[in-house]
Amino acid sequence: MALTTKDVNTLHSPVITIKDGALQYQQDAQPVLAELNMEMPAKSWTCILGRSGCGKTTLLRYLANLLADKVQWSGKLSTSNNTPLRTQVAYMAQQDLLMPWLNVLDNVLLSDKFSKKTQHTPSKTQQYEKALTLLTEVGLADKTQELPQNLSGGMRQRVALARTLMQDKPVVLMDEPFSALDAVTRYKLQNLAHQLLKDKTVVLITHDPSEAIRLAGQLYILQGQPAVAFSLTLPKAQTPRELNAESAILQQQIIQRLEQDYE
Ligand SMILES: Nc1ncnc2c1ncn2[C@@H]1O[C@H](COP(=O)(O)OP(=O)(O)OP(=O)(O)O)[C@@H](O)[C@H]1O
Repeated sequence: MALTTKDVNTLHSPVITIKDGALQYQQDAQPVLAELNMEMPAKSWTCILGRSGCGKTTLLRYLANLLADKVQWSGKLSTSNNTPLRTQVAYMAQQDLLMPWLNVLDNVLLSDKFSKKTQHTPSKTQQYEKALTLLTEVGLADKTQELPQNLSGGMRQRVALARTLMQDKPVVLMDEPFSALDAVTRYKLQNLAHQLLKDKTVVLITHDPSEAIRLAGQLYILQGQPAVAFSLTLPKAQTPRELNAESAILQQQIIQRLEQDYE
């Protein structure tokens, strides 16, 4: 029997809290991030904006435990389910990072090949069915045997989304996953990701204020040097929000705040 989206999203997603966080690369004289106080709610998207080079990817990579020996961190990073964050994250990058020699289905199955096997690890047949279900959900049921080079950018990011969901982690960290797509493809993929990741704690880095306003349950701007996090108040409407007059005002506020970093 094929697994449903509900089956693959059963893990309990945590609230992630940072208190007085500061981060510095080992070889640098100055910290990149300082006095960080952030709350990333469960079952919601936290969107992070900020000028190029302010430390967004650094923060995301630190949360994904990809910087362990390269940086010094001080402050508190905690999860509401008291499980180390590093064991709970899936990471989705700007580039799809698909293996060019593997077809779409095998690319999605690849994420499970490297994960630690436990007594709860699904059988090969179950994993195969799950991958097919996810590819159907992202609208690629007829592309399972294609190589990535034969897909459009939007299709490749949908494969990357299916691969991220395959990992079945409660926290999904996304670094500008939609930025290279045309406006309509981006809009559709935002909606799809919003629907499929609705039970996760999602952290999204974006350069696009309107994307953040559409998707965010919590919105931060990283600003200054070292960067601190400013929280902005969002419209009450449910996500994904339609862009309207209220969001246009917020968009203007975001741009004004971002401009301060270029002065
Ligand atoms: N491995 C590294 N070692 C030392 N410094 C680094 C390293 N990676 C990034 N930096 C520095 O840390 C700062 C923040 O970089 P980061 O990539 O996090 O910025 P960003 O906000 O994600 O930028 P962009 O929006 O352009 O992707 C920059 O000054 C960068 O040069």
